[in-house]
Amino acid sequence: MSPILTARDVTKTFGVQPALRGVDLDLHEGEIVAVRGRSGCGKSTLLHCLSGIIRPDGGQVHFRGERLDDTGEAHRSELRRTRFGVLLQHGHLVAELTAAENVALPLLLGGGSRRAALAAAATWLGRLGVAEAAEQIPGRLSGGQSQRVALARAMVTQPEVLFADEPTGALDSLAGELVMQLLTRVAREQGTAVVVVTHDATIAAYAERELVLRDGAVDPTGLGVAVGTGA
Ligand SMILES: Nc1ncnc2c1ncn2[C@@H]1O[C@H](COP(=O)(O)OP(=O)(O)OP(=O)(O)O)[C@@H](O)[C@H]1O
Repeated sequence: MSPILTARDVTKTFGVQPALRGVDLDLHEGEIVAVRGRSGCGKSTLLHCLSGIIRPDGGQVHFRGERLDDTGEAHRSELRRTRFGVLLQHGHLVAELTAAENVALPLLLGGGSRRAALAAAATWLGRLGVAEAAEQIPGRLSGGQSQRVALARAMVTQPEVLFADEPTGALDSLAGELVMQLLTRVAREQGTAVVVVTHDATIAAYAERELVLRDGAVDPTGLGVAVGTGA
């Protein structure tokens, strides 16, 4: 089976600082891949290049055979709205909207009716165990509830790929594991492929495969640290 998303020799430099140095990745349908490594090794930059948030300086990114890295921002943002889901560390819910309205938002932006969008939002909030939060504004939710609402919003369009950047980074370990269990369960149920950035090995263990970065390159040892000779 051919991969749905590929990165080939992707490079990105900010100023004089190389953030990515020739990264390759194949993501297959329904596969969950963790991108791990120390702070500053390029994990978020890779996620941004894969999801089309930024364009790499070199190399290529393809989604279902279509080249992403040289297409314009309008098309890339359309892809993110319709075929990708994005989940960030703090969820970034809209403070003035209820949880249900937050989850309905991607469907409303896509031209769906308010009634259908809110019905889908209620279904997703139920699936993620936060039905009771539907009418609350984000300020009234716990960190774990907020991330589950944000996950519902990322999944409501039934994306083909979910990009998650430190989705449990702001949570204590118990709440973080619950979010990760739910994320992997719904992704598998929907057949959604996932790229999850984390520095936490416990969270990475939920993935089927790990890509470890070190100084912007894939670390073939998978350790993410310089291995001395001991000499
Ligand atoms: N917009 C930017 N402008 C300048 N430098 C940047 C920018 N984004 C990232 N960098 C730099 O690129 C390198 C990789 O950053 P990146 O955020 O991808 O690492 P990371 O592994 O996700 O780190 P963390 O785990 O701390 O989030 C770092 O040196 C960072 O300072």
